[in-house]
Amino acid sequence: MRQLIEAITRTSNPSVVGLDPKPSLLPKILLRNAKSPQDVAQAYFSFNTAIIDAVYDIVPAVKPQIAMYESWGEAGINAYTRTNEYARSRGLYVLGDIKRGDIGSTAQAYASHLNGTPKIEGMEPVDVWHEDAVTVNPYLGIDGIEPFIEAAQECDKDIFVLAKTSNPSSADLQDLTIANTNLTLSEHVALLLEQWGETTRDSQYGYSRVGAVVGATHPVIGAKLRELMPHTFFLVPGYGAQGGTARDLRGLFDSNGMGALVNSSRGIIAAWQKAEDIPEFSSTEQALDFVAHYAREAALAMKNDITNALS
Ligand SMILES: O=c1ccn([C@@H]2O[C@H](COP(=O)(O)O)[C@@H](O)[C@H]2O)c(=O)[nH]1
Repeated sequence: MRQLIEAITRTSNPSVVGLDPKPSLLPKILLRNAKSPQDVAQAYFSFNTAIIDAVYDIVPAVKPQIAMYESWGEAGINAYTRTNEYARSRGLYVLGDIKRGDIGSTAQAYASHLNGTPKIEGMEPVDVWHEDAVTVNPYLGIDGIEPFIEAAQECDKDIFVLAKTSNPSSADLQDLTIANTNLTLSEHVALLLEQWGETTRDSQYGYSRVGAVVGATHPVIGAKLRELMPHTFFLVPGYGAQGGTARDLRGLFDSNGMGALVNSSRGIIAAWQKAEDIPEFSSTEQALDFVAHYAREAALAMKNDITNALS
């Protein structure tokens, strides 16, 4: 997590902007002439680059949600990888929200998100995804995770494993108590994550390469998980649009105010829709400037909100 921790320290900001474009979040003018997935993908890319340009100096990271891009097939995936590449070129840590998980041999293929295209004779692996970290689903156990840990270790990258997700029905499975223990499933996952990450701990910061996804919407559970996972960095979705507040975040950070990265997607990229006066845009440039302005304002407000809650 060294790269991420240093980016957070540089910006004094433990928050990440989620790049989750959808047609309803874009100014209509950007999709006015869209007739194909390629047109939409190009609009997404323009939207994302405007947001990245507006926030790259005040946030450490972006988190593109691959589902939003996959909905548009090949063109959408292309917009995803171009977005990642562009964000990195602006110095941002790119956390790909891909939530993969499968049997070991397939997980190894998914791990190419981190360590590049599979090795074949005469060809060097190519980093086609441009991600510094990805999210992973632990449901299949360690053999579904190990390829990601190995790839992360090989390439100085990280993973974030789902522990307690932010959605209301996360309780259906994650809050169940495991027979003959007094642990819930998310607590059991927490202990596994500490164990799985142990050999990858950073000597300076103490955090491993195996992070946990812990929703801001469950502050009491989140604080318990923080205690169970002293060496595990948290990715915290659920702030803003899902109802999580800065006060809910306190127990998710460590005693130094580190250890967590708080995500907001709609709260930042769609902040423009909450403006008092939304003009009739006469050009895409004007619309993108408007989006960018409100995204920066929202990102700064989020930073202040979290900083105040932690101080
Ligand atoms: O538990 C989880 C895991 C992932 N997410 C993702 O984070 C963003 C949240 O978007 P908002 O607009 O800020 O609500 C989105 O990409 C989710 O897929 C999550 O919300 N909860």
